[in-house]
Amino acid sequence: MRLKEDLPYTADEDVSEMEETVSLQARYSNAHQRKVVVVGYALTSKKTKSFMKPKLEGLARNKGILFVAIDQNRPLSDQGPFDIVLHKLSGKEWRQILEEYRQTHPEVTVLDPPDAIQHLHSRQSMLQAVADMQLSESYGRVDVPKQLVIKKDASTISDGVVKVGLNLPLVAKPLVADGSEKSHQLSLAYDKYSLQKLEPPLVLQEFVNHGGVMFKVFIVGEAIKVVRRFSLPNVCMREVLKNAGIHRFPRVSHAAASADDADLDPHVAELPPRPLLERLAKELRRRLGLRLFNLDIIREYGTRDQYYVIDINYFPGYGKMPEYEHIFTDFLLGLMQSKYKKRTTY
Ligand SMILES: Nc1ncnc2c1ncn2[C@@H]1O[C@H](COP(=O)(O)OP(=O)(O)OP(=O)(O)O)[C@@H](O)[C@H]1O
Ligand SMILES: O=P(O)(O)O[C@H]1[C@H](OP(=O)(O)O)[C@@H](OP(=O)(O)O)[C@@H](O)[C@@H](O)[C@@H]1OP(=O)(O)O
Ligand SMILES: [Mg+2]
Ligand SMILES: [Mg+2]
Repeated sequence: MRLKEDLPYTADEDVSEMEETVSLQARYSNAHQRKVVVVGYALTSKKTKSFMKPKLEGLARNKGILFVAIDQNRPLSDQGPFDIVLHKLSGKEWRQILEEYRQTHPEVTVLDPPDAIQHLHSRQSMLQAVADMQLSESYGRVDVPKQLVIKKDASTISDGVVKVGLNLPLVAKPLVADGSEKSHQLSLAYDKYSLQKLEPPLVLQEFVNHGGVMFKVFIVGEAIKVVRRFSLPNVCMREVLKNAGIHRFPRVSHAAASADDADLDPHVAELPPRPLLERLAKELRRRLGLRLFNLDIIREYGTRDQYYVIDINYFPGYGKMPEYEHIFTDFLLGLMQSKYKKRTTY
């Protein structure tokens, strides 16, 4: 497919960025006889709405990238040809289709491999990579909260909690984290007798006080963007003793809960050190085999450098990430460039 010159996108704010990328694109285009990068996407309608915004498509077009919706009712091989396939759909059938496509079309970059994504669909395996990691501690310690997985029998939960030595309160999270409404339904458990009311399969995680603010670290290939979001407030011992039962809580740290401009205690607001996030992101990219994800990280209240990763999401809400259009399009061009470089070095 050839680059169409007749589809200009003219937002003023993008002019300097465009100049910069034009040279990148010119080099790439010369090498490829001005070939357009065709990106097929298979996303849920919710994700398409939040991600495929006109500004993204317009900027992409000016950089020589064309987004094409994949028709799930037709064989993938009959569509395209694609240079890159972007996807976030669940289900075994879709995974199989993609796996087969990856094998028969090794020249296409599939973002990301279905097996690697599957790893994040269980809250049991999701944080394993962080737990296994031996990051140097020069910029802070990164751990995961102590947790217990309950697969079936709710009546055994309180014994399990005592045995493992989990401290109350506990955050109860559905084991499956597949992006469904249900997978985001969390609750706080204040006493061990009520734990039997929970519905397995689930993960029980120690609640870590963090001053009511968490950090969302968005990763797009090698690019990192971190934002502050409001989160659950600290829970003191007195409250634990005073409260009882299981309390469902709503989605506290969604995009509208931005704390970037809030007037906060500087000890709570301070972002995790950049070198720490860079090392963490690099190591997770390698261990998870993923390029598109975000992680939720909190700093234990009262400490300067004790961090906990509490959640990792595949293809998160990039549509609300500042400058995502630029970051994402540069990432896609970078992918094509490195692919081209690899081919020419043989
Ligand atoms: N171990 C913990 N200690 C303290 N607060 C926690 C803990 N785990 C979760 N939270 C709080 O609960 C919120 C939701 O938890 P989590 O991020 O695991 O859920 P999720 O549904 O997977 O979220 P997302 O929408 O990011 O996918 C967090 O943003 C944080 O405010
Ligand atoms: O709407 P938000 O900004 O909260 O984005 C959320 C995104 O919704 P979107 O699909 O509308 O983008 C969710 O997608 P599904 O898993 O439900 O498919 C999920 O990825 C959350 O982790 C995102 O929260 P984030 O971690 O990025 O803040
Ligand atoms: Mg989260
Ligand atoms: Mg999550």
